[in-house]
Amino acid sequence: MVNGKIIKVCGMREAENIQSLEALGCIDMIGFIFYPQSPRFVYELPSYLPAHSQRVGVFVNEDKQVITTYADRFGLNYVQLHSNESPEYCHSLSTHGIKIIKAFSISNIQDLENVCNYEEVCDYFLFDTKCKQHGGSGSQFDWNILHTYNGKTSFLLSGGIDINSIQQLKRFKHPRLAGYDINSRFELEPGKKDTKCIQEFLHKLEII
Ligand SMILES: O=C(O)c1ccccc1NCC(=O)[C@H](O)[C@H](O)COP(=O)(O)O
Repeated sequence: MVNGKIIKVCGMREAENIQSLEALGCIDMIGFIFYPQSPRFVYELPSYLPAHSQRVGVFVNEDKQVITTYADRFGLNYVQLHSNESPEYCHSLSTHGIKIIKAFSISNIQDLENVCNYEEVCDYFLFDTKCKQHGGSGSQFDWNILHTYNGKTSFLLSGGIDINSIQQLKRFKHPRLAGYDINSRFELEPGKKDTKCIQEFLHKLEII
């Protein structure tokens, strides 16, 4: 972690791309999408997996057995859950020794109402833009909504963050803000990230 904020890059699947991103030396988490409907779906095990960055597997209402199989195969440190997975479901996965990031889709204040039920069973929350494809929309939600969140669990800010978000990110303060999640706005094509653009973003954000 550099400058006290977690940087997560989500939606990768190519060995060389993963290697060059990790070589920046400041990417805390790299996300792999295991949701077959996503254009970033990981259909085969990359020949290189992150050795320093934490490995995060992203799932949408997936069967627990499937998740634990992926967790073993990819050596996942975290699973990120993107639909209406219950607190009990999160808890049962955490008993398998997997850390949990619960994603919440946000479009208004009401979307934060049941977040408190997940406090004891998740390591992080991820607040993302509500969209029909469950994630990777490239659109921002109104971050002011998060000022009504006063829970204990730290969160990653997500949804449509791009190179033009720098000033807005610097202005956005919250006692539970743990870091930033970036994805489709830094892509050359679905599942392939523009490392140079990410480097420029992190430089402007004064992370590197
Ligand atoms: O990226 C996807 O295709 C995706 C599909 C289904 C569930 C989650 C997905 N992505 C998870 C993420 O953590 C993304 O980084 C997050 O949704 C923000 O994406 P973006 O708005 O493109 O920055």
